[in-house]
Amino acid sequence: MTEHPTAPETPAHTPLRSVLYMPSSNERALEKAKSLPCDGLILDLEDAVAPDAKPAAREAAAAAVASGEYGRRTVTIRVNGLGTEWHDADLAAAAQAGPAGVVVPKVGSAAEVRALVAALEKAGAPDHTRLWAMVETPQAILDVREIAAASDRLAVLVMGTNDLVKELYAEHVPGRVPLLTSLSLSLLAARAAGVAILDGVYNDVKDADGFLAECRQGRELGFDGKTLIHPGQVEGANTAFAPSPEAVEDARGVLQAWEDGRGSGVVTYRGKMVENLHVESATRTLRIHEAITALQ
Ligand SMILES: CC(C)(COP(=O)(O)OP(=O)(O)OC[C@H]1O[C@@H](n2cnc3c(N)ncnc32)[C@H](O)[C@@H]1OP(=O)(O)O)[C@@H](O)C(=O)NCCC(=O)NCCSC(=O)C[C@H](O)C(=O)O
Ligand SMILES: [Mg+2]
Repeated sequence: MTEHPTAPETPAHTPLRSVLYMPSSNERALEKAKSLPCDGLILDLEDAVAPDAKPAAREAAAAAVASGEYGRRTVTIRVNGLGTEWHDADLAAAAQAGPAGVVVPKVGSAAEVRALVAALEKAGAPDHTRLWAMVETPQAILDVREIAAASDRLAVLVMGTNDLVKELYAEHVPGRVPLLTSLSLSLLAARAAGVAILDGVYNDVKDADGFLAECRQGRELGFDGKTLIHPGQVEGANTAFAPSPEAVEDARGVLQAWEDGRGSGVVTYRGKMVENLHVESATRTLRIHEAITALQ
């Protein structure tokens, strides 16, 4: 295969098209997840777990990570937020379990990111355990540029659209106009800092059409993938956040046209102008496609 010209690094080298939350207190869900074709899992200790169930859920999440039974899936643990009575014990247990990521809800500032990274390191988190910061408050949106760039250990921003809608006194509506400013600012911050970014969840697990429309919107905006709440959402997200067969064919065509016109600053492919920046985009598309193909 042709050596690809320089391309911007893909923030997430590992596909994160479909990242499924599950309550760590739900044994059936933890079991079921071993056979689901999702790219990632968030073993939740926060909103989906009742206060009484939190200590047992913490143990179950750590045991799930240690089991190594989730194959190629990127496994993370969502701890309770800073300032809650569960946070320190959750963070210590997660750091010791060593998942791919520790997801922290309601991160509010760059200083909090640095404190979380210091706490993970103090608790003995291995190098591969990265911080995933949830962006879900007005304060976080206003500071998202600094949050995204606060630490090399921060690998992913995760939109918390339920909390955002609540905090903004907004409403969940098709097209998500009330959230577009927050989504776009967070995307800008993620791309400027070179970290991955995941879209928020779609609450109506029975509304397949609405879910698919929101996946398409997330992809068009630039998100790397979507967080999910139900197994029935995995396939739609996998398709929406993967390059389509047409996009892969076009990317190959663009690279071929560029090679055929070697030395020209500009060529055309199927009647459209191709410059170096289009070659970089095509190269990125093929990298993502190859990474997804390698999962199968
Ligand atoms: C939404 C649900 C409560 C629905 O549950 P249920 O009615 O049990 O669904 P089904 O009967 O259709 O389930 C069929 C089988 O699939 C398994 N299942 C269900 N959900 C999951 C899951 N998330 N992961 C893995 N497996 C799952 C069931 O166990 C059934 O299995 P089986 O019987 O063996 O066939 C439920 O889907 C659910 O709890 N979802 C996750 C909720 C959650 O984690 N919420 C917190 C994260 S969302 C959030 O907080 C976002 C953010 O912070 C924000 O602010 O936006
Ligand atoms: Mg939330």
